[in-house]
Amino acid sequence: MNMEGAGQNPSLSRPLVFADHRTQSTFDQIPIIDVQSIYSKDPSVRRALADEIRDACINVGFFYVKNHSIPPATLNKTLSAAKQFFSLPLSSKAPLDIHKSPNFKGYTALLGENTNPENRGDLHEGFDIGWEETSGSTRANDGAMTGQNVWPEDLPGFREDVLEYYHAAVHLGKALFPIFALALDLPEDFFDDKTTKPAAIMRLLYYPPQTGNVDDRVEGIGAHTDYECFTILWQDQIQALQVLNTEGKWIDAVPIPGSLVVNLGDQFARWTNDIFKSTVHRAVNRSGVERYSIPLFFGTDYDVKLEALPSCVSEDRPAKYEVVTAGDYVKSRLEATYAHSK
Ligand SMILES: O=C(O)CCC(=O)C(=O)O
Ligand SMILES: [Fe+2]
Repeated sequence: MNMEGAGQNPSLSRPLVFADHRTQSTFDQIPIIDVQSIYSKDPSVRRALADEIRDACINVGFFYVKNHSIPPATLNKTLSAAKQFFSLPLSSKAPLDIHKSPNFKGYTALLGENTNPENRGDLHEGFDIGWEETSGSTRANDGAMTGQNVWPEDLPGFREDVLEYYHAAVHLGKALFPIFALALDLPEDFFDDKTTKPAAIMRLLYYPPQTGNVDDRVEGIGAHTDYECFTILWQDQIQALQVLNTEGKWIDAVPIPGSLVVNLGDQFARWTNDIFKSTVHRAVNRSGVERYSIPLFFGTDYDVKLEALPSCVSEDRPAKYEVVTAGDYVKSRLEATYAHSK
């Protein structure tokens, strides 16, 4: 194999700088990947899965995962909790407003967020939480993102149900990190010391239907990229999510029962100097009925520096991004998203 361009990483067998050549192609479909083998003890099985994921990361930035092992009952409980929460009167939700939190936890009202600066606000309500043990302890020392979750007082069982899915999704995310490392031809444990205290933000999202005369600058969630390494998204069966391909065409991420969507975010784009794609997406709910989704954004620990991997940098392809810590980066992106409703 031609090792030229392998950068400063002598152990790299397939120089990732060359992988970029394949990204001239576009995509019309989002691949479906069976992730049952993430827990396999057989290295060749894990390598095969990593190769499939590598392809999706380089060419699409999105893939569905099936056989992800999160029990449907866990999901259903969280979905019911979300439905109950969003149907509360505004007077019960407003005290939890995200603007009152030092670290962007709590409730986002309709039009409270504006992910696409060209738009007038996003037509969804949201509820954001970060890491919390079921026993109640949270962490100190999360740098820019330090702070507590806030919970509604008048919904018994809500916190427990939401945390059950949160922990299940974090477990899946922890199992995916070694596969992403393999996909980058890194040792499988590369991210272990960078994900010691999961920096994972989960959101419950509610999208009312947009009917009648629709203002094109009000979308469920405007065109954006995600901020962390990757997102694990549960969506209900209502079509709304769309992904922008390299020809500028919106591709529907059609809901597939039992699957989750995984998409890469800007932290991975920074680690890989844009070889892994953080693909633009949006959600527009013109179905006539309500829609719910639950993204979990999984990044590295907030004190970790986001720095391009040597294998993704070469003389022809210098590092594109300045080095920042994950916490400062996520916080700055959240500040921009919520600035318009301050
Ligand atoms: O609701 C969805 O399908 C997408 C949500 C999303 O893109 C986000 O919250 O970043
Ligand atoms: Fe997103």
